[in-house]
Amino acid sequence: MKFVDEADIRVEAGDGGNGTIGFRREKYIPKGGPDGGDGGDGGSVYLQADENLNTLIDYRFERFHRAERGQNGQGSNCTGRAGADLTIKVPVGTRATDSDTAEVLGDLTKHGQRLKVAQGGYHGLGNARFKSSVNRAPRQKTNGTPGEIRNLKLELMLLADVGLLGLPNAGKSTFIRSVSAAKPKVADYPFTTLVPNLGVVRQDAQRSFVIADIPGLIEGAADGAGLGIRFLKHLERCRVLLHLVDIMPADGSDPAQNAQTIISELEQYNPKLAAKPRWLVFNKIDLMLEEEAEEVCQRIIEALEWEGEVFHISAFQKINTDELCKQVMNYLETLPAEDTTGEDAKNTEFQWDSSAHESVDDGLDDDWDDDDWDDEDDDGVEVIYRK
Ligand SMILES: Nc1nc2c(ncn2[C@@H]2O[C@H](COP(=O)(O)OP(=O)(O)OP(=O)(O)O)[C@@H](O)[C@H]2O)c(=O)[nH]1
Ligand SMILES: [Mg+2]
Repeated sequence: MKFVDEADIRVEAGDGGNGTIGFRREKYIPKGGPDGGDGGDGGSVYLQADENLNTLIDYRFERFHRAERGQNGQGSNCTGRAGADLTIKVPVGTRATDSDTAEVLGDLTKHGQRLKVAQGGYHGLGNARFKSSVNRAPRQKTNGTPGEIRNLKLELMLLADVGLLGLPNAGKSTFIRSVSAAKPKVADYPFTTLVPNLGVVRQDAQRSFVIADIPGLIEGAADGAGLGIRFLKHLERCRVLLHLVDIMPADGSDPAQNAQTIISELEQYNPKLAAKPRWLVFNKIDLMLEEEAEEVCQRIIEALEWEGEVFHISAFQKINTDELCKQVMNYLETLPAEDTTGEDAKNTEFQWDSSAHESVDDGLDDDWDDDDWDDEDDDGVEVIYRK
């Protein structure tokens, strides 16, 4: 089974251009000084979130991405041109992980957000930099440092506000379909044939939220049973989870036990996910008399020692489904806006081998400005990647 929301790519930043050795040669100027220019910095590789994309499928076929190398320096103190950066566009919600170290480099959660994933190499120094009172004709130069190379795993997390959880047959798909056919308009959004569906529940012109319907979980899901954890990760960004419990399972199993199974799987998979706001939604209340249903639900609540929100619905007959959506909308509006300026939005820090530069620091002229090394101006970045 393939999922289009994962892709492995390799990114290669450009190497820094080498410094060069040169001497000024002009008529009437004998013994002109050293004038070998520095190389240019190599281009870096960036990921950039783009709301016009919604899958990573292109990157399954286009795996290698390389930024430009910095040009070598030239005589007459000419500095080599810096290599152009490479910007790779990915759908909003993509997470980038270094496949070799399993380090999460960052999440791209907002349109336009950029993340540096491979640092371009620094430029080498020309021989003009090595001029000193004791060595007026230096024959030293340094080469540019190599650009960083990384193997990346890109994963697309669905950005849904609400995630549906439950055993198979709990009625999750029925629920998302029912709220789509009901008054609050839902635009069905098939992610792919095999991965979860997203539905937009529209309360009115300005107010809507997105629900993710994922395949049911079964016991052992956290260890990979059934469709396993591949789908659970889609719930990581949800702001509230609706746990649907079938109060009258056709297989005669105990609904309280079933509900407990889901909660245990959630805790095993990721305690952070288990700690998310979660509402208990008893489904299929149409199958029982009201008092009977109330009794079953009460028993489940006690068995789980549940103290959170509780709803009774029939997804099939659309009983209380509108009310549930209304409550979800109200709840989401009480939550603070998502923080997109936090850690995630920043560039990743890189381990950088600067030994090549340190070794030449001593011989530098006074007018050499050390800060030039860190001069990273992202504003003028040239986008050379096209989808
Ligand atoms: N009577 C009744 N049947 C329901 C209700 N909700 C769902 N069902 C039935 O339960 C069965 C399973 O519903 P689905 O919506 O496919 O369940 P699901 O949770 O999406 O299941 P998976 O996708 O396998 O995880 C279907 O036969 C539905 O018709 C309900 O409120 N009342
Ligand atoms: Mg389903």
